[in-house]
Amino acid sequence: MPDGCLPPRLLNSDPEGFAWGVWHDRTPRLVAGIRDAHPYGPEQRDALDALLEEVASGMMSPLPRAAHDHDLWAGWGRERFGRPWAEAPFLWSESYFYRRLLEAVGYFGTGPWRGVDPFGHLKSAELTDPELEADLAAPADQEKLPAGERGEAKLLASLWGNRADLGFRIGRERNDARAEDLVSDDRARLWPLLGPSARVVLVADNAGRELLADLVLIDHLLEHGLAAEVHLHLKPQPYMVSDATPSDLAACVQRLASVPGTPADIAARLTRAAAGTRLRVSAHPFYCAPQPYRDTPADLAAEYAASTLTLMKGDLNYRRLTGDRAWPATTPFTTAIAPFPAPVAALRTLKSDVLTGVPAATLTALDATGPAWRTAGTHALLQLSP
Ligand SMILES: O=P(O)(O)OC[C@H]1O[C@](O)(CO)[C@@H](O)[C@@H]1O
Repeated sequence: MPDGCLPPRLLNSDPEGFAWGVWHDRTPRLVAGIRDAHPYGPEQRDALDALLEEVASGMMSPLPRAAHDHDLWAGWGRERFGRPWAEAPFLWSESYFYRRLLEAVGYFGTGPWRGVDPFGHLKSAELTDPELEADLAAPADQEKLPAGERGEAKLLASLWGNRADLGFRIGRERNDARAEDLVSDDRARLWPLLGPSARVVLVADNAGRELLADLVLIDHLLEHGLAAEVHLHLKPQPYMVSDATPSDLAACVQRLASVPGTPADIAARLTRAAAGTRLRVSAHPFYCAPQPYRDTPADLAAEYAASTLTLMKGDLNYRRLTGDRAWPATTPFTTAIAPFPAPVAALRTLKSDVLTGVPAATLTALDATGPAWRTAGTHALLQLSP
C-alpha cells in the first residue's frame, strides 16, 4: 500500500489513546524507579529530571553533539526536534525516549555508568523471583505431554510469555486470573512451514520469563527436525525496559543451566548450538530504531528473505510491523504489514492500540466487554503472513 493511502499514525496527543497513559502515568513512575534504584550522582539525576520535564511539557530536543549517534538521530528527527513531544507519533517518540534515557544515565558516556543497564535491577529481580520456579519447571512438564502436543505447548508458552513484560507491569498488578484468549490464530498454517531444512529467525522481545520460553521453543525446533538453524535477534542496547540484549541472553541461559534436569540440558544444547552454526545470535541496530519494518535496512531485509519463517515476538514488533497506525481491526494482517520479504508470524499479547486481522464477530463480542481487552495483555494473537 503506498504511503499516502495508509491510515494515520497513532499519536501521543489523543487523550483516549493508549499512549496518553504511557506518557502521563507509566513514564514518570519508570523514571522515579530508575532514580531510586541506582546511586546515581547529581549529573544523572538532573538529566533524568530534565528528560521527564521535557517529555511532559516541552519541545523535543536532539541528542548532545558528542553522542556517537547524534547524526543518525538528527536525520531521523529532522521533522520532530523543536516540536512538542505531545504532537509526535507514539512509536517514534517512545523509541527516542529510551535512547534519551540511556543518555541521561551515562550509558554511552565515559564515566562510571558506562554500559550499566538502567533496567538491570528489574531484569535480575525477575530471574531470581521465586515465581520463576514454575516457568523453570515447565519444560520438564512439557516433555511429559504426548509427542504431538509438545511443540504446541512450547509455542503457546512463548506467545503468552510476552505478557510477562516488566515495563508493562509498572503501575499495574499482575493478573494471571483472566482467561487466555487468542483473538486471531494462524497456528495451523505455521507448523507446515517448518522442517529439517528450515531456517527460522526469532526476533526476541523481553528478557527473563519471555526469553526463557523462547529458548525452550528454539531448542524444540532444533531438536525435533523443525529447523536446521535458528537466528536469534536481540536488542543491541537496553530498550523499552525489559527488551532482551545479549547480556540478558547470557543471564537467561545461566539461569536455565542452574536447574538440574531438563532446563540444564536445554542450556547445554543451546550453548553447543551457538558454538556451531545452528543457533546464531545477533543484535542489529535497527532493533532500537524508531522506524517501522517498512523501513528495514537492506542487510536485515536480506536476512529475513533468506529465512523460511520469521517469528516476531511482542507488542512493539507488532507496532513496527503494522506501522502503529489506526487500522480498522478487521483489516487483514497481510494488508496492514509492510511488504515482508518472506513468511512472518507475529506472536503478541495485546498491549497497545494497534490491531488487525480480528474477525468482526470476535470484535463485536469483545468490545461489548469494554475497551480493556485491547491493551491489558489479557488477550493474544498469532498471525501469519502471507
Ligand atoms: O514488550 P512488548 O510486548 O513489546 O510490549 C511493550 C509495550 O509496552 C510499551 O512499551 C508501553 O509503552 C509499548 O510500547 C509496547 O508496545
